[in-house]
Amino acid sequence: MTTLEGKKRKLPPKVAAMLARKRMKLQPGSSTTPKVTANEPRPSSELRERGKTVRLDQLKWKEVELPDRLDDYEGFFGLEEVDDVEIVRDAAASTLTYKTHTENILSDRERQELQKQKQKPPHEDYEDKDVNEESPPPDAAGDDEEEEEEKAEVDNEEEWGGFDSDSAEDNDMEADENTGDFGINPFQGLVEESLDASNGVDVSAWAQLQLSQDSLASLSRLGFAKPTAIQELSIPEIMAGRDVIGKASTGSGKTLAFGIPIFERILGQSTGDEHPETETPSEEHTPTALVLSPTRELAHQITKHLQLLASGVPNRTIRVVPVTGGLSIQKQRRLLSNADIVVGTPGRMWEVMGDSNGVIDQLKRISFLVVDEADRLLSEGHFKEVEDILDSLDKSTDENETVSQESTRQTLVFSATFHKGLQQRLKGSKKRDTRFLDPKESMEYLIKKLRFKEERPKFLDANPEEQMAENLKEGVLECPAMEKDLYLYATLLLNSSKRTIVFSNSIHAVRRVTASLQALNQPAVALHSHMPQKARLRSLERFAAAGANSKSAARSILIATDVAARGLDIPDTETIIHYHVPQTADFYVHRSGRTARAGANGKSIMLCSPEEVGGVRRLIHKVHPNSKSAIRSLGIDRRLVGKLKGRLTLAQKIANAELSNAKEKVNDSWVDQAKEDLGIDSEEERDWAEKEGRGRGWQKSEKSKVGSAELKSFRRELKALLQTKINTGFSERYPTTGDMDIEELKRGLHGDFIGKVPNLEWNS
Ligand SMILES: Nc1ncnc2c1ncn2[C@@H]1O[C@H](COP(=O)(O)OP(=O)(O)OP(=O)(O)O)[C@@H](O)[C@H]1O
Repeated sequence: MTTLEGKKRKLPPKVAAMLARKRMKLQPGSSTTPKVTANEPRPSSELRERGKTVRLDQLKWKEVELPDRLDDYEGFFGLEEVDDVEIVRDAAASTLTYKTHTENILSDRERQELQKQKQKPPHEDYEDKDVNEESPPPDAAGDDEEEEEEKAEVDNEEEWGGFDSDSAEDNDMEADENTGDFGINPFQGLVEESLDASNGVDVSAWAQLQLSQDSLASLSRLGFAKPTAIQELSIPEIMAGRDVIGKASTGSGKTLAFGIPIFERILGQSTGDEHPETETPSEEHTPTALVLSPTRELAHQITKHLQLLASGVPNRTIRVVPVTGGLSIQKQRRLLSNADIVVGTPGRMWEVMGDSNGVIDQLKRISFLVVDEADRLLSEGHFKEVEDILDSLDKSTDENETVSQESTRQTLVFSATFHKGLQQRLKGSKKRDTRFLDPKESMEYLIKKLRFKEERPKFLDANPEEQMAENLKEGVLECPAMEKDLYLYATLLLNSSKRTIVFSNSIHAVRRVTASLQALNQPAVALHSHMPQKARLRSLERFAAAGANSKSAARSILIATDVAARGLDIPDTETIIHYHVPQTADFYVHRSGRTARAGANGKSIMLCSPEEVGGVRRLIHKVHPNSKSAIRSLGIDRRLVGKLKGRLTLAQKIANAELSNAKEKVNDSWVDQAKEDLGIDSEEERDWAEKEGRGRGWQKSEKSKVGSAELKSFRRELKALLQTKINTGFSERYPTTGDMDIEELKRGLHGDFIGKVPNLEWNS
């Protein structure tokens, strides 16, 4: 247990009891029975003599019961326990065996049920309540690079645990617990829409790729009539055994570009008569592929996508297993034992690999290593973990060598964006550079570390000219810096999109904007890395559920940091709004790529204050170096915007009050916790505990506290305003003159924008 100021930290009684119980169980070499239940005492000698020898996966594991709120004890989520097991260590053979009584052993039928459970998509885990309810364990930090960045950018004020999770989300969760409904599946839309269209489309256009009947049957069921450009380019190369680096615009089907050849390999190796019910995990089993993904959401989405393809294969069960933070590590370890494809985030993968050599040995034999969203994954945030993973995969079994002689696996690297210099080098148009350690070149360093089989992997670029999706419309909406919220609200009202994602550069803004929009009755949900994993998935699920049934809102809005910028594929996401101008051109590409996917239409709108013009200018330079009219200036009826001001001001007051009151609540609970931890209970010592708390980043802000009477009156006032129709009168467009001159903007002749497009509906 950690200590604070030399004093032992006191755990809440429920957690302490749990730990005490846990310590008593499964103590290797212990001479006593690990735990003896009260009603059925079994001395260890009895177990030793009469108990049956079992494997760990034959035991009836039970989930450890946890307190309702765990604060910073999240690492215990997802623990499983088993009673009455004797662990016998054979020191000579360095082995452990487990003995237990028959009631503790799974019957064949129960094992089959469990096997079936293992086949379930990852989000169904939540129905079993086997879920990390709160934050990811501290040692899983770094799991998402975005999280690291965001953590750095969050000031102390923000470290109060999150409005989403501490109030609204938790209440909801409780309600769900009562009804027993824990199902979370943000990618359900992907499944249903794909399968709906799937009474079998003609897949003759895939013929040239010479896929197996099983793969074709599955593609037909999914309704994918023909391969996308990147699939057409990369599938034959990968099937021919080549290492591939693939670049293609967002939403162009890169997942199946590597997924289909992996399936082909698995199907080729399979005898065709495997049945999951009778298969037992084997230490000899080797996954065919390891896919590394930069974010948890993306890892789950890739898993879902591949599971969907697998579900259409008639004769073979292909197991796709996610290994990410925020979910039970024990469960993931068990699922790994018979996985065909492992999809993991680097942090959790390394954790799982680090504590068991068996996993490393299994993964050393993989046929494919896939690095998805490679530029992100291989940049600083994940650098160390990815490097460690690669080093372990390549470590020689011969003690005299540090690295095994040659790599037999194929390495597949995909992204929509790659650093330009690297692209040139990959294409062979520039001489290879050996000066690797410039940060911008870290990708190249790791590309080298990837140990491709070939000297020069095949570089395939499906969109050499244009990196934005084909049917994406892009615009800029100028607004004063202090009125971004107002212009965002107006844009949302004027824009009839079913699903809109609003991207912000800071977690604080995500919280604030979400709370304001919710006060304005907008169907807004938040997503950022300081939310517990379950709340993150729930937000995505709510966002994706819009219009799905009569109960869900017809439209939905996700307010997110860049943790949602990569890879997410939510159908009917029609508009992206950049509340803050993205920090890099690549972020702009990936954020905007959440719409206009798989040939659909979409819009990307940047809210731009005068201070941000320089950034927008640089961004346009990079993203559209050759196009004069790729980004248009948007006009908006400013009188109408002005009429929304009263509503917005009240909504902001409500949001600020809610946020600061929630923070206050957390502060108080922190002080209580600190007092308990430090073993103090007098009021005089409260100040000291508070100071300790501050040292850990907690801030108390008395001045922003708003009384409940005042809050109620704000709410009443806003309700009345929202019921009053706004008289739009005649339309007065943003007073600008002529189309925005992108060339002029790029040359920087003017400090601000000039131009117009009459309205937000892009119909001019
Ligand atoms: N051949 C196909 N025909 C039609 N739709 C397809 C095809 N292949 C994939 N899709 C669909 O296209 C969408 C985007 O695919 P995917 O998520 O793999 O894109 P991506 O290129 O990885 O995007 P990003 O760069 O944003 O991660 C998915 O909904 C997927 O189901």
